[in-house]
Amino acid sequence: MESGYEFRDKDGHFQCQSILTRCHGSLMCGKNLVVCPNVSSSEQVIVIETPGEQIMTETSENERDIVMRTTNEMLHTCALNALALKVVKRIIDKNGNTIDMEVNGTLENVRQFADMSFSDDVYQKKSFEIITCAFINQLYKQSEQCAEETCKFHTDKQSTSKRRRFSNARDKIELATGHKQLIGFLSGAGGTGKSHVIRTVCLYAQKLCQALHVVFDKRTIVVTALTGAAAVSINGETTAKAFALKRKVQDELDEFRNTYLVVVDEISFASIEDMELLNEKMKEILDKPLQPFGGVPIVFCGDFAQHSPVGGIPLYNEDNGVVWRDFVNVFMELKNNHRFNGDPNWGKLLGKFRDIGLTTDEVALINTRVVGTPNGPKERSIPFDAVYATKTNIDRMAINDAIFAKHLVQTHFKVPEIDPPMHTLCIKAGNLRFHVRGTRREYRLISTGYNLCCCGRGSCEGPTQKIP
Ligand SMILES: Nc1ncnc2c1ncn2[C@@H]1O[C@H](COP(=O)(O)OP(=O)(O)OP(=O)(O)O)[C@@H](O)[C@H]1O
Repeated sequence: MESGYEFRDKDGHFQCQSILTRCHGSLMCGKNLVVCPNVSSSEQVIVIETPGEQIMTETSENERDIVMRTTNEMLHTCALNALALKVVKRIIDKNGNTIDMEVNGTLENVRQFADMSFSDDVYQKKSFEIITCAFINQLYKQSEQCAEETCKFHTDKQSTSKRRRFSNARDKIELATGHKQLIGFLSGAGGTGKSHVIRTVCLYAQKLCQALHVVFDKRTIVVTALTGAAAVSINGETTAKAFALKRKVQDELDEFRNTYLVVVDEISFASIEDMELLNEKMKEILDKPLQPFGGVPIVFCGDFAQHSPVGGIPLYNEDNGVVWRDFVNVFMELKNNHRFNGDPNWGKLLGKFRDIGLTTDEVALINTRVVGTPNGPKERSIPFDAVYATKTNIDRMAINDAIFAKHLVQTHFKVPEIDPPMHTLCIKAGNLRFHVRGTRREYRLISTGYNLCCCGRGSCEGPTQKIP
């Protein structure tokens, strides 16, 4: 069974199948459930009483939602007790070796995980510890709330000692957060490993949720960035999209019920107005109007020596930036640059460029590395996955065109008898018809009815929906 739990009634009759498989319309919860993990440990058996009005037998959207909420709350409750369970997870360390690592949500365990993931970078380790503890603390806090609201625990000796053990572990985690909502700023020059810390936090959190049989999805830790490009690079979404910064809050009200951490990357792009808006929207979405950012731990990542907001006042402007100045309560700075491990001198030079500027000799040294100059690197030595920075979109498009032309030469034959490779999308110009609909301009493929290109106000999103 997928979830690792079975739901049985008091007499041991099977009640509920595959809790985590949300689509099952026949999800049913009985009263006085006995929740038995699939592991062979009788210690893990607990009794939960569910409020009668939440028991559903069939499947309207609304009802299913209530059932899912109930089961989620139970899962949280299970999580409290599952702490005693030693869960060993396989992870890959920095040298690529596979090792077994127990993930159990205690402070000692978080530190052990940090030691293994960041070797000798103390700044990364400490930042990881602070952020991860904030996540765990929020998870436990919400679990306990759910447990108090919906469930009653056995008060026998064994259960009591288990709860005491959990309380001790939980207290240590809370102490590590300083008993407050984390509103942190993770700073450091480009390459010091900010994204790496966030990725490792997500990895730990995901493994912990798996171990505790708590759902981990894209709303458990909401990873966002101020710009689209940065959002893609951290596998997240834009802050504006996640928190409805440019529209009215709608579906979001339900989505963030089980959010335990929010990350906002490239914070140097945010203006004071952006930050105020984010604060207000998060309060609204999380339904906590009196708590900053809706009461959820939040970490802003970035480097104020990088880009500043377009047309707005930067956050570090102390006279106006009340939300930033007054709310941020933990400052974490990473100081070791890992991006230039293979060329430390180059890294040192760029570090100096960021902090104090360069001498003319240093500028001359950089100029010796300009591609295409007589003594500089040759064009053929540019790696195929190099990232280009250009000043204008025209330059960007010229580079993309050239890369595409090179790709065609390498992968396509000029002879029409030889088919192009499988990944090729063939568009015959004669089959396209150009349409203008309002502000949208698009090409429609006559034979299939597919839109090939939807262009509006300068943006082009490529193939989109089928025209009926
Ligand atoms: N402790 C570490 N050990 C080895 N490599 C690391 C470590 N931390 C980070 N790295 C590597 O260093 C590179 C830069 O890290 P990362 O992208 O996280 O930096 P960043 O601070 O987020 O940079 P930017 O501000 O440019 O986004 C990555 O290739 C990452 O895998």
